[in-house]
Amino acid sequence: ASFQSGSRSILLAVGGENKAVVDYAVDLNSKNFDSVLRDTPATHAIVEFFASWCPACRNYKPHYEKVARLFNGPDAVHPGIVLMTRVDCALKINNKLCDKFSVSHYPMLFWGPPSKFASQGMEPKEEKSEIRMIDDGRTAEHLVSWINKHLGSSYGLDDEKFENEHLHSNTSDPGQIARAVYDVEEATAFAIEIILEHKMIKQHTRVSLIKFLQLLVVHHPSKRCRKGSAEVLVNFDDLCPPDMWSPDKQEVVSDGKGMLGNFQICGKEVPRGYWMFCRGSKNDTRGFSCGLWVLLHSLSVRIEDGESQFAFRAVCDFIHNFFICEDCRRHFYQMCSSVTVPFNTSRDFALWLWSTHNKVNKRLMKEKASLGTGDPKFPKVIWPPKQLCSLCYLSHNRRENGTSQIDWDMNEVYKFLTGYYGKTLTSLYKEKGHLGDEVTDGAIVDLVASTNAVVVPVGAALAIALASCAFGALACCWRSQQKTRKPRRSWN
Ligand SMILES: Cc1cc2nc3c(=O)[nH]c(=O)nc-3n(C[C@H](O)[C@H](O)[C@H](O)COP(=O)(O)OP(=O)(O)OC[C@H]3O[C@@H](n4cnc5c(N)ncnc54)[C@H](O)[C@@H]3O)c2cc1C
Repeated sequence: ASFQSGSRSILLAVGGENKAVVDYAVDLNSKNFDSVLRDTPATHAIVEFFASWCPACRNYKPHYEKVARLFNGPDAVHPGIVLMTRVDCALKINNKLCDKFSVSHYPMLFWGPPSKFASQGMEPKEEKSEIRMIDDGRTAEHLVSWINKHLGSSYGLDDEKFENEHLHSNTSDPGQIARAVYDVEEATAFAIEIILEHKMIKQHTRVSLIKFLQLLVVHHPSKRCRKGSAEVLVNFDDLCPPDMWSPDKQEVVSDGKGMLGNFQICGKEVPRGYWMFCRGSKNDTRGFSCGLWVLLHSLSVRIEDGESQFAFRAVCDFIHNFFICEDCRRHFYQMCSSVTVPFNTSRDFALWLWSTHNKVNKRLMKEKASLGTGDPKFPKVIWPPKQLCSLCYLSHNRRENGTSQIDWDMNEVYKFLTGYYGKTLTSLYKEKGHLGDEVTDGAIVDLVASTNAVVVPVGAALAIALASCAFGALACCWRSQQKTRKPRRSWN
């Protein structure tokens, strides 16, 4: 099979009806090699160079596939860790590629960070090269134990999906949040799917969606989601016409999801169908609700002071109108409604969201039966625990009745939140300058140029203006306007 770039196409190719006959390892060639390896969320890759005429390679294939089953495809037991691929050096198209990697025998396996494969190629003899040959992968058992040795893991060929023993609690390793940037993309795409599936865009909820999209356009940690959100916003009236759920429209658009259903807000590779940081030990735990929290926190540490009240309203209204869990949104909205003084600083909003999330955690710690979203392997804690941020704790007294009283150092908590959901969250992300305004604005300026700025539909423009009062017709210009504008109370 030949694959287009990116893991979405990989998932499609290995999933579906032909699963029994389709390979798990991804076929690469000189055309898709760089893009697949650059775009994968996996932290490691194996490339097998083989030749289709080579009998040893044919014998080796079932071994390689047995390992690939663990890591590749939508039913992977351990997704997002190792992308397993192969290149057929017997194909003329791959001659240069195989030469670049100095392939001296078949099959020959290399290991390394995917992006390093995708860059200039390797210098295998250089000691510092992060790409290395796998010297003992001659059977599935050997290959898995080679991987385990290098990752410090204990994967086994018999591992089954879910009831997953190998998950580490994310409270113990602060670096794990870096993987959450992919979950934030997943959650964004997933949220739109749910909204459409449940026909939640109504006359009275449109403005709320527009406001939330405005927030995403400027502050989503993923550049492609920022770009996609801007495209949705600019074309809002076409993608979500006020009568989008009327029976005549339903005939025109596919699967009842309207035009927006054909649009992938974070690009064609998302949703991928699996979670990384938010992966639960069971099929139906964590996932989306975890990804949504992470998205909200990562927005809260990116906004500017003048946007804090707007962001607060946008988040509260979004959850109220579009979060499918009835009890969750009701509780959350109660907490929103209890805020009486408008937020003036992004710090205040980020800390409010943090403490609100902790109130939910506290409630769920007590409630024996949560709404089924809880995961026994990820017990609720008051967050961040000391292992993640000891400086956040001024004092921590445990009472006799089992409860505890924590005195937080709010400055340290805020510092921690901005580091954790700001820089660390995007540290694996492969786009340069994703936190930098230049890139953000650059992408948006490109978009404005390509969509001819004045085309914002009247309805959407009106809604945007209504939603934010101070915004111009284009959310895309929002950021530059805000920089020269003092915080406005009219956003309340
Ligand atoms: C707005 C909202 C309201 C919800 N209300 C309910 C409800 O009423 N009842 C219910 O059963 N479920 C509710 N849920 C789901 C529930 O909160 C969890 O999302 C779900 O149980 C999965 O938990 P988790 O272990 O993945 O961690 P989550 O609580 O989803 O948190 C995700 C990650 O955020 C980090 N984190 C944890 N606490 C904080 C904090 N205070 N500040 C910053 N980061 C933190 C941790 O790394 C954690 O792994 C709600 C979800 C959302 C988004």
